[in-house]
Amino acid sequence: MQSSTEKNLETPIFAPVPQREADVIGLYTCSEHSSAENFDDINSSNSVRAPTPEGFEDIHPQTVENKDGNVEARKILEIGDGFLLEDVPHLTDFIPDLPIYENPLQHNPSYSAVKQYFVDPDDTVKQDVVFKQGVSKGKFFRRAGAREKVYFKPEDVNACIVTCGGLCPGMNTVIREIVCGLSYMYNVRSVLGIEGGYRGFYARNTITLTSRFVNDIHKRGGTILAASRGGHDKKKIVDSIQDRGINQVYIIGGDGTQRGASVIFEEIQRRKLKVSVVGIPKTIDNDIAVIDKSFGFDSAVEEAQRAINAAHVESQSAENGIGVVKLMGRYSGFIAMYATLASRDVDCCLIPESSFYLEGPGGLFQFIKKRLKECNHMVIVVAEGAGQELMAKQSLENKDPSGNTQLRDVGMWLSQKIKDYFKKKVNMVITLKYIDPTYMIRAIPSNASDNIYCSLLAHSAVHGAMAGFTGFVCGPVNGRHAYIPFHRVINAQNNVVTTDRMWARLLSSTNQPGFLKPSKKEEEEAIETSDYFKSPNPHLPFEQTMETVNEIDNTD
Ligand SMILES: Nc1ncnc2c1ncn2[C@@H]1O[C@H](COP(=O)(O)OP(=O)(O)OP(=O)(O)O)[C@@H](O)[C@H]1O
Ligand SMILES: O=P(O)(O)OC[C@H]1O[C@](O)(CO)[C@@H](O)[C@@H]1O
Ligand SMILES: [Mg+2]
Repeated sequence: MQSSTEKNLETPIFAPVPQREADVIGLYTCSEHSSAENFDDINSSNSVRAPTPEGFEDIHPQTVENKDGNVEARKILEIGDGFLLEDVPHLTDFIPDLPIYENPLQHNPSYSAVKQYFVDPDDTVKQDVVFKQGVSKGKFFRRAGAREKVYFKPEDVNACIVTCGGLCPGMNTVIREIVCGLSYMYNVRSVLGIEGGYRGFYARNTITLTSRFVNDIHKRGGTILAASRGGHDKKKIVDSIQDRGINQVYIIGGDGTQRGASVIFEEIQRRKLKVSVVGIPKTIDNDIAVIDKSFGFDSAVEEAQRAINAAHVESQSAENGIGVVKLMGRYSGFIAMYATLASRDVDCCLIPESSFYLEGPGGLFQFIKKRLKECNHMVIVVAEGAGQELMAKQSLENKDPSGNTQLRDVGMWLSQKIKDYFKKKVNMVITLKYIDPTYMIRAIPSNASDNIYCSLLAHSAVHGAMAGFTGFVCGPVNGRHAYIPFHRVINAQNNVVTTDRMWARLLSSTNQPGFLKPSKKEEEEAIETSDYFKSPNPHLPFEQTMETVNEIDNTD
């Protein structure tokens, strides 16, 4: 029997009144890597008008098979004047007659006083806030936040949380805030922790997460649930979700994890299960596309200052002292760039996006020699993915269990090369200290601002799942939290744009050269030996990473 607050969609309780006229212009069915820059890309013949409880007139998503054989669904709507809403899936897309309920937050003393606490169903977040006169189009995402109506009764929710990939400051805070958000805001009592990443769904027992159990965990680094790489088995994972009666899945992880989450979502949709799948983007490298930045990044940049300071002290206290600090950043040098800019003690910053060379005019060795003559000491920050093409004598074949290329240790290699050069070629005494704080940085708890950010992320995730959205990641876009479809974050990567203002600021702060012309010999060696730079991220085609690079201009 239906409760007094329980209604069926057949009895509409939402006035289907978009305040703006929302024209459905069709479904985006292009190939995996294309983008709906203009309306010609969009197949308008498939449009179906149907009112939804979420404000906009909607279309039912059409599934398309991408070249990996995975099925993807995309919903794109014109919301007037050439603006596109890149919408996220909803449970009602594949289970039409779901009951809806009043949001219990209406009666929550902390929240009910807030004027307009519930997000207007028409609210969207614009991807590009810089307005260029005469250009009147843009992409929007659904604004995150609590909705007036929800698709789960609190007592029916059986949520789970899993953490995958490498560690990152703030993972425990996100876990804590999902558990507490579900409990305090929605009176949800059943939250399971899946231990050890994706394989934990089928290879480990679950642990019960209560607000009391997670109360202090944000003060600890790492993840109380443990994480892992590899082990993604779609069938086993979705079987486990189904067998355990889980109906909300919160997946905390990086680009690989979100690819895995997207596959899980597609399978859940195929089986027509009432299960919301929500991704919470995590990566210390800050390489997730679309969102402003990933949690843990600020904490990492702050902690990196300690290593840079130590390198500075060591280098200042020796004759021709050189401090080399390696920081994380597999394909994206954001930590190195921001840590360098914050410190002001760094003389040279090397990142994967900007190739460099060692010998010859304009090379790194010449710059070091000059700087030592001028100042008697220097600090070099190198991101772990920098210079890989110089080191590789054959293609990089070692992979981790997730299929990520295992990088060579550029810090050790570079330090040795510098020592050899000054000893054998210049006969100059130098004192070089190499500091690798990478795992020490990754293991710290998140700082205050990351803690707040993690809380907002977790609450956005909880509100989205309760409102019946699924197949999305949440994150800030221009400072406003939004729901972003999986395909936007798994087919692109956030990289440092070396033609952007922020990198120019870095060059101006360090005074390092642009290392633009490799010597003939090294150029030949690099071409001969490197598959790496054909595509910096083997999960993405080269053109895709370059497209991403050209798209992003967010470093004001
Ligand atoms: N294309 C994919 N399809 C399904 N599962 C995937 C895919 N790529 C990665 N995964 C799974 O996602 C999990 C995490 O992936 P990965 O090790 O690449 O870390 P990540 O999420 O990218 O995090 P980070 O790189 O920030 O440490 C692993 O369990 C892996 O098996
Ligand atoms: O050694 P692990 O745990 O496999 O992870 C290392 C990788 O994880 C990251 O921290 C995040 O992707 C990278 O910067 C780094 O290359
Ligand atoms: Mg990754």
